[in-house]
Amino acid sequence: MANIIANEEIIEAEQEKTSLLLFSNELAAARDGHSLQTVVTKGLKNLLQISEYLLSVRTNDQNTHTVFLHDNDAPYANDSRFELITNKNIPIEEDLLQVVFNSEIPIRFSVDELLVPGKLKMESAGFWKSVGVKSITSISLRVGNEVIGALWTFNNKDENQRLMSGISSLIAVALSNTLASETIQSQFNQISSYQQQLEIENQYLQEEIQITHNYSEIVGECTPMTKVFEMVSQVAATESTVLILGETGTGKELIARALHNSSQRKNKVMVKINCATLPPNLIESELFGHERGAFTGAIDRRIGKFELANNSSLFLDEIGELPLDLQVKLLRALQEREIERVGGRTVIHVNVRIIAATNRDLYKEVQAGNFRSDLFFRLNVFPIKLPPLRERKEDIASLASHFLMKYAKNSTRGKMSFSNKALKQLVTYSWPGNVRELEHLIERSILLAESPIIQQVHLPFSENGESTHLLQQNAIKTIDEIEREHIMFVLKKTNGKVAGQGGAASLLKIPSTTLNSKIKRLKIKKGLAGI
Ligand SMILES: Nc1ncnc2c1ncn2[C@@H]1O[C@H](COP(=O)(O)OP(=O)(O)OP(=O)(O)O)[C@@H](O)[C@H]1O
Repeated sequence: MANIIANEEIIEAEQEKTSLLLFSNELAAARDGHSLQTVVTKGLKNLLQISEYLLSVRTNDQNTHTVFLHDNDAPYANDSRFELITNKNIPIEEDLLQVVFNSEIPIRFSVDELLVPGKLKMESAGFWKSVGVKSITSISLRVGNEVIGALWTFNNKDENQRLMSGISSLIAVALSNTLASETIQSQFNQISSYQQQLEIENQYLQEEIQITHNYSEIVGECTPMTKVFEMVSQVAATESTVLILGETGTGKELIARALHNSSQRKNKVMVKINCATLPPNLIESELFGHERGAFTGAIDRRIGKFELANNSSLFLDEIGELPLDLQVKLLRALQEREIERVGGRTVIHVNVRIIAATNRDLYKEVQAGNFRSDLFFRLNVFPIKLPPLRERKEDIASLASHFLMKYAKNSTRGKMSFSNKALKQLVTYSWPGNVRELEHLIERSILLAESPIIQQVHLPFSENGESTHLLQQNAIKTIDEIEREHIMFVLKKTNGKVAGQGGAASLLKIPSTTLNSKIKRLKIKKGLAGI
């Protein structure tokens, strides 16, 4: 009889060894929390016939421990109270944990006893009792001398301490490897996200260098502009949000750049977003970025302008065009200084200085219900209003000379100047497109000038004398397009007459043969010129 029992024990020990070996092989292959969970769940079922367990780990601060994984099929897995337990960081000083961590063998607790006042206490004991757990058997998970966590099994009837110790040693090594590999993975992700941010920043910087001219020279000596410069220097060094107001082409972006360049953030590039040029469905991702798969077409994770502008300034141009639903999100970002990428769950802290600009009357937009009042008050901390050019006529001559120098530099004409007549024309015009319109007109006049002195400028008057091309100011035209338009404009004035006195050639001060060949080359037809 004794022989039979001994024999059975040998067979059982052999089977145990084989199962442990298999378990150990499977554990060795687990690289992340998910695969570890699958292997542990299966292993505990096979080896201990238990289906409910928890694995807890010490957190990085070493003072608390938290649930790392559990059996997803447990009947209470979706219970909100259980969720609370799994999300909690429990202080290591808790008596019960000390008992588990200080022991190398499994310890069994009766849930009823854990509920008796004055005895060993476990905060979640009430929950375990309510879901039918009568006993909890726990063993510390050790790698060398270090306790890295604990294995908690429920209603475990197995008395085989040796087997449970063996299992816990195997799980401890696998858990430690998984934690290390997850840390490496998260550091790797962090590095690649920094790398991606750097690449985007670099690309942005290069684009900005191409579009940013020398903005150190802002022309303006009139009283309203002097006031603007004073305000810029008052506010630049602070962290205040600035709202720049003014009609189109008055220099709002120029002032925004000057402000950024005089601030403490000047060593980082100012990031710009134009709320009017982006389709509404793209603005959110442009502002806040998106996670991979957040929406159709989001094939990669992308950081938004807010993140790009971290520790720098974000210039929100045409803020009045921002759709209402995004105004809410922007307000939250400004208030909390935190953003979430589209489709993302983590909150990202950002340190961004906001400079906004608009050519709309935002107060009126608020009254019309197109702009949120709370966002308006948030932005309107320090408004700077730029005067329209018609209200700073004293600056027109110096602005015109400034642009003449800028554009004549690239032409072969050498030093150029304006005739008194041309200057008078510039000063009396109403400039609905403001400085931008003046700049374009000077550029065009240089191209069309026949001598170093610009005798007259061709202002865009329609039949009734009003400006006609305000809306076209933003379009970049080729020289041929400008030349074609201008020739058509002059032909219209001369009723199609090209040569002779009062003809287009003499107005344009070019030989009629030259004009005719231009008309042919630029495919100007009589009908097209409106003649
Ligand atoms: N005071 C100035 N001195 C020199 N150049 C100026 C001045 N103001 C504006 N400009 C030039 O006029 C053009 C238009 O300026 P900017 O883009 O800053 O205007 P804006 O008010 O932002 O226009 P929009 O409302 O259409 O965006 C730019 O090329 C800018 O360099």
